[in-house]
Amino acid sequence: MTEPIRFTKMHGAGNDYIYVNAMAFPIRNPEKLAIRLSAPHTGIGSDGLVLIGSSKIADFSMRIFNADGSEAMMCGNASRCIGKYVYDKRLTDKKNVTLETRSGIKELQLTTRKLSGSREEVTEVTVDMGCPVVGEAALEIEAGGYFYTGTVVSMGNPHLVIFVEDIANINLPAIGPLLECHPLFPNRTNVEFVQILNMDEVRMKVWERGSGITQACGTGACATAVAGVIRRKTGRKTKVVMDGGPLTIRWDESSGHVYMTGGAVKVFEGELEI
Ligand SMILES: N[C@H](CCC[C@H](N)C(=O)O)C(=O)O
Repeated sequence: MTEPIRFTKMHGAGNDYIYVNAMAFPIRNPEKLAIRLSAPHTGIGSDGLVLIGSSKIADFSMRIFNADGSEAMMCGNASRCIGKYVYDKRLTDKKNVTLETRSGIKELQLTTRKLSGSREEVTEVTVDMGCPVVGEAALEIEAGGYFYTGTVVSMGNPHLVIFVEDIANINLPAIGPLLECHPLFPNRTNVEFVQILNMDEVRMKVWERGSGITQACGTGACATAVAGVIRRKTGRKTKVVMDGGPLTIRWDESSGHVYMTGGAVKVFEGELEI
């Protein structure tokens, strides 16, 4: 017997996931389903699968699975999309929503616009991403015959941020997997290449652990902004421009928290049998 489940395809800055309300449609084997649905030709096509659940300690919970089925600790773009999902679908009427993740509770601040009648929809979300954990500021690393200097930052999940003179010279499909699986990172890592445009704006391309090249990465944008401050290349507020669009990241000096602001978009909904 197959059981139909409803799904929503959403993206944040082009980082696209399939969202399922696991409170209504419990998913038994999310790892396997993430691989199947993420496949571009034989599935729906996405960077992974996100389950929205209930929580004992927050308003909702999130589980995020990469396209290879591995589970991530945190996802910035998905946390904004969940803010839009739960508000637009009237699962909450709060504009301050707490979200339990595998790396702690995140606070979402929703910005809405009026639709017809009394209805509203979320256009933008700011997420309190908490405090980054900074590892080595200038790690020398060799991959594919090239030497890089990377900054190691955890935003709940691991990132290696590499500043380069010209991002157009980076062969990401070739170097991305080598750095993701480098022996220095036994748990693998997400990788960001970053070109400084000015003190407030950078261009970034990402190779995500478990999903490969994506249009954007929220935690990666936060890690980039933090690395920029540590390496004295950018200020406390940075516009991080990725292939799928920009995110605004602010690393608050007094609290040490990182705030990420950006859009969240619903693409389409559907039903599938699993
Ligand atoms: N795209 C996500 C991060 C997914 C991270 C995942 N690739 C991992 O850590 O394994 C974001 O917007 O933050």
